[in-house]
Amino acid sequence: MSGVLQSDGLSVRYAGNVAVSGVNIGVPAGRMVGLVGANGAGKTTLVNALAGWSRGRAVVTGSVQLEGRSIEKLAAHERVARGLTLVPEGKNIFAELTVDENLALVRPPADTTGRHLFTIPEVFEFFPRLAERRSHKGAALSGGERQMLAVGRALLAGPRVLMLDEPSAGLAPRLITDLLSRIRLLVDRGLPVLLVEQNIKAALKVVDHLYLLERGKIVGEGPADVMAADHRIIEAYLGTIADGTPA
Ligand SMILES: Nc1ncnc2c1ncn2[C@@H]1O[C@H](COP(=O)(O)OP(=O)(O)OP(=O)(O)O)[C@@H](O)[C@H]1O
Repeated sequence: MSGVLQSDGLSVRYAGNVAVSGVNIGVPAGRMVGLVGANGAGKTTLVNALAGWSRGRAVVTGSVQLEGRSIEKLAAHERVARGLTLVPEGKNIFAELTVDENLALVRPPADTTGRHLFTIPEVFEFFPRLAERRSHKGAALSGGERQMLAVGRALLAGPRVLMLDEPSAGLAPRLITDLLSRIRLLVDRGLPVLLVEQNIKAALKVVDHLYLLERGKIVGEGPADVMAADHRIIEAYLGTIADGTPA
């Protein structure tokens, strides 16, 4: 599958251990793509490699293309400037600053050609809850509100592709559905999204296409409805879902 964001043979090694191996994934224009897998499968390592980040001494090989241009040699901040934005697991907000201040600190990109620059009122339109909390400090926000703020900050950077690493982590099931459906609205407005999720049931409700990662390798992929019927997904993940209730 080719796309706005594309990896080819992407591998990541830590001191000889292969965490991600020969991964080819694509995020097409206007689509939401899910990347799912068990704990330790390599999901975070993979999106970090796409974003140009690494934890520890990672050796990254393979190619990454954004809108047809190779970006694998670019530093993380240069990839952000090109429009590849990652909201990492554990969020990316300033705890001591208010919602307004967190949003005001984001600098718009220098190169704005062909990209939609979200405004702060638009962020509040997508996440009305944030508007109600605009004078609250990051530290005083709930997990879901912090996640919305992290996504809001990412939107202000004018992403061409948005990557989200487990945005539902720590959220109650109702909040997960709410957050993911709001992110789906962004996709429907034209922003391609790569969503990393452990909660496969929630991911399947919003994504168009799903990749299954096991031990660093893509072992299955397909349209969401096809993958929902895949025996590996059903047996490993949908028998009981992440919130502990039967599927
Ligand atoms: N800095 C590091 N040094 C060495 N090994 C690492 C490092 N970071 C991750 N790994 C290893 O790489 C593998 C993939 O880890 P990763 O965090 O990418 O998995 P994940 O699918 O995101 O897991 P989770 O869902 O638990 O966050 C694991 O075996 C992990 O122990």
